[in-house]
Amino acid sequence: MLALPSTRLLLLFGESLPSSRLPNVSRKVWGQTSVRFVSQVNPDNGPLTLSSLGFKNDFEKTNKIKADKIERLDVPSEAPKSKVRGVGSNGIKTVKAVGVKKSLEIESAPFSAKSFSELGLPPLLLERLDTAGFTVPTDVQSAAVPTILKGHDVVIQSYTGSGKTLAYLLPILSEVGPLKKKSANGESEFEKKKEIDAVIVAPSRELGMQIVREVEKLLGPTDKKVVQQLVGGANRSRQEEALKKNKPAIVVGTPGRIAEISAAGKLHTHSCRFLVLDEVDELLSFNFREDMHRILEHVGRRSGADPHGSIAARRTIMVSATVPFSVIRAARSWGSDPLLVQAKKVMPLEAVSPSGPVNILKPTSGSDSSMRTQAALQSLPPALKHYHCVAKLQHKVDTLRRCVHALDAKCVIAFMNHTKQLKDAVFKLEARGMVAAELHGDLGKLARSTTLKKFKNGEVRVLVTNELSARGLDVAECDLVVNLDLPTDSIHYAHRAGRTGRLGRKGTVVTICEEPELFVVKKLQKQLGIPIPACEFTEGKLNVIEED
Ligand SMILES: Nc1ncnc2c1ncn2[C@@H]1O[C@H](COP(=O)(O)OP(=O)(O)OP(=O)(O)O)[C@@H](O)[C@H]1O
Repeated sequence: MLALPSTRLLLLFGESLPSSRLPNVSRKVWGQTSVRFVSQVNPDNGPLTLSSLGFKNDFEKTNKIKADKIERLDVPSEAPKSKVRGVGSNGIKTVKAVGVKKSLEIESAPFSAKSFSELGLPPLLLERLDTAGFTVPTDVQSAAVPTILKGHDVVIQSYTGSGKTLAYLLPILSEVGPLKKKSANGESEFEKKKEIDAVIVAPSRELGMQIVREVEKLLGPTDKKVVQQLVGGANRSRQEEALKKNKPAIVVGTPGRIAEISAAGKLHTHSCRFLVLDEVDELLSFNFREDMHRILEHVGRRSGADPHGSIAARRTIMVSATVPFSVIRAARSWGSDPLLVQAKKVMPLEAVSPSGPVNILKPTSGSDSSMRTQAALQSLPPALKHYHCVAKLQHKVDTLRRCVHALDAKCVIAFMNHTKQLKDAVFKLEARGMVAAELHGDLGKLARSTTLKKFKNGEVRVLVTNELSARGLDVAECDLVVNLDLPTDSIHYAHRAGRTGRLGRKGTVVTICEEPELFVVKKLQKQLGIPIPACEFTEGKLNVIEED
């Protein structure tokens, strides 16, 4: 039996911050602060160019990478060092790779590839990547694709919007479906069979459907049916009929629906070769426990490559921007000697100590909450700008409106903690002439997808939503994220913030809080290793406040 690790639903700050539990924060703090306007944020987001995406002009040579393979394991390449200093961090520590049990076959991983053709992908897939407009792999794709193609189980961790979806889809499509590598006799052997070859699990319908669209983009219109979505909220019998009729090689779905159809004997995944757990730390939560148990027990149980019928031949790929130690523990039991893949880094999971999966950590007591906190480091795109603004509860929505104007933001996601408040916020924004819409799990599937479509095509300027949209949602144009309520911890902050500034674009995150909540912002700064300076919106501009 596989043991699921304990849930990660512990709250760091408490959900509702009752006043009796708040520390004695002086009401005069604001008055005592000497306010000086030191800078104004330029709302110009600029064109999206390769260099703005962070792709270097000069790529390192692959043979050089061979030489410094192990040294790279402790290079905190993406840490925004100046920012860490800016908030008085205790400094950057490195954790050396230890206890490497087996030799790693990762010597040839091109960590900064110039093109997808360097990654060992089949010609047809390369053509489709080109047609879909993908020309240069991101760092995490350069590291993950060759590692998975070599047969390793992996945990992929890299900041939000860095292209983790393609990082696992490309190796799968190299071996599964119509774009896969030709066999030794030069023939492409793709033929429809009863069994599923790859199962991709995501915690929300929106994310599941987004992954399906990414696969379809590469498959092209004629082969679309090679992938099928099995998300909750949609008609189950129609999904079962489609499974029977289309015999897809890849299914993407939410845990509940996949487990349900599998339990009904209508999903044949015993010889499945890939199991992907996207947003794996979320999938570990208590809500998904039973469904995940079934999936892990059944998917890839009778893989053709393994005569003993064990799960060893199933490649397990676990993905998230935030990887707390609970995921490392789970990955060790779910996978077979998995590797941790980050942008420019591949290391054995054994090298990850309970003090955290990334190697820029401060030494800590090792408590569960501190491990979870550390998981949020390196989860944010370095180019994101973070601010906080103090406002009374009744003025928060108006502050949001002024913030949107000040930054001239075109595509805004505003997060609140309670579903019931969303409608009221939308009403207030619309009353002041700002087009807004609510998005939450209580809406039907159709309403959810219509709202998302309107937001993506610019008909809706402000999407007011809850935690449902915090993970995975990919709207390239989103230039501003606003926290109307504080997130429950730094991991939730990271995922919310990551909805903007995707793939190297500019993005701003503004947290609007009440004065007694300021200590939470301070904690977030410390835990995330980023400055979150105070700001005000006056005269139609964002003015940063420098505190003495
Ligand atoms: N090599 C590439 N070139 C251009 N665009 C890319 C490339 N790889 C991915 N993208 C695009 O970048 C966007 C972000 O990718 P993706 O959603 O996979 O990020 P992510 O790391 O999974 O983010 P999150 O952690 O928030 O889920 C997507 O729109 C995707 O199509």
